[in-house]
Amino acid sequence: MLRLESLTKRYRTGDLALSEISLAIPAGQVVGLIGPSGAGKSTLIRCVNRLVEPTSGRIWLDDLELTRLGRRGLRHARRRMGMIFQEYALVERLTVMENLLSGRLGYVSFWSSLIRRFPPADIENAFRLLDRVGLMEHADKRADALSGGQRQRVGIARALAQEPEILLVDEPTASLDPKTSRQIMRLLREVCAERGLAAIVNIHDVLLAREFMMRIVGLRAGAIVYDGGPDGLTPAVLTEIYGEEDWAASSDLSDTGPSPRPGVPDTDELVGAL
Ligand SMILES: Nc1ncnc2c1ncn2[C@@H]1O[C@H](COP(=O)(O)OP(=O)(O)OP(=O)(O)O)[C@@H](O)[C@H]1O
Repeated sequence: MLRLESLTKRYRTGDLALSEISLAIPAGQVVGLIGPSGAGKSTLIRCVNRLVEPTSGRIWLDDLELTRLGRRGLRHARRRMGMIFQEYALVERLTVMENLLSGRLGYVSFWSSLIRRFPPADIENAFRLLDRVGLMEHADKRADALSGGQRQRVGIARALAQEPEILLVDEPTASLDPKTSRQIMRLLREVCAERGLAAIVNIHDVLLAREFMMRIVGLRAGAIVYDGGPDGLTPAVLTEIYGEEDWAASSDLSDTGPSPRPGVPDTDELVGAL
């Protein structure tokens, strides 16, 4: 269980990015974080693993208070939180396998990491993960030879190699085409279900959020203005989150429930294409 209590972040510039956010995310729950640009989504995700230092408030991962940890404690705690970024954050000149194993760096000794010597169990597990994300035949390819979708799969596998309890996912599909975006969202949801992992996913695309997330948290100007199921994202709620817009013009969002979209390949077709 991840718990935020009155989390507030004011940057040195004076911007109030988050204001008194309280939120509890139980194990296994995949939460989509939506909201307009500047609403505080990235800041919230980065406060959880303290890439951004909160100004006030408390964050708990089970019974560990993350906001009280010193450097060493934080380093240990970060193993429990897998981070997946929009820009993949891969090391370009390293292979897929090497990038994936870098997810284990928090576990091996400094000297082992320097010479990149990993225990056989880590390597076995890395191959299993590569297989799971559909990249087995790309293990020895350099990261810079991969497509955007493949790079994001490496990002996901690397986060999983950490054996985290929660995934912090920042705009995972921002640089991907619609079909690849759906494949990545589906993969994320599936791996979370398989491992009982919770996730917070910062996502711009409301249709993707509605289709693949279990719960939606809508942020506006650093405050939560919606917290509920994806089916509750009515035009009125979207207006509350994003401001006035002709939501009815987007037929999918004018419905109150999810509906299959014409022209979008079905699950089997997409899985077959992986
Ligand atoms: N490093 C920073 N220094 C100062 N202000 C910042 C910093 N990062 C973010 N902000 C400000 O904090 C607010 C929230 O930004 P944040 O990036 O968290 O929003 P977001 O919802 O993720 O936006 P986007 O969807 O555009 O990425 C904005 O007003 C932004 O200008």
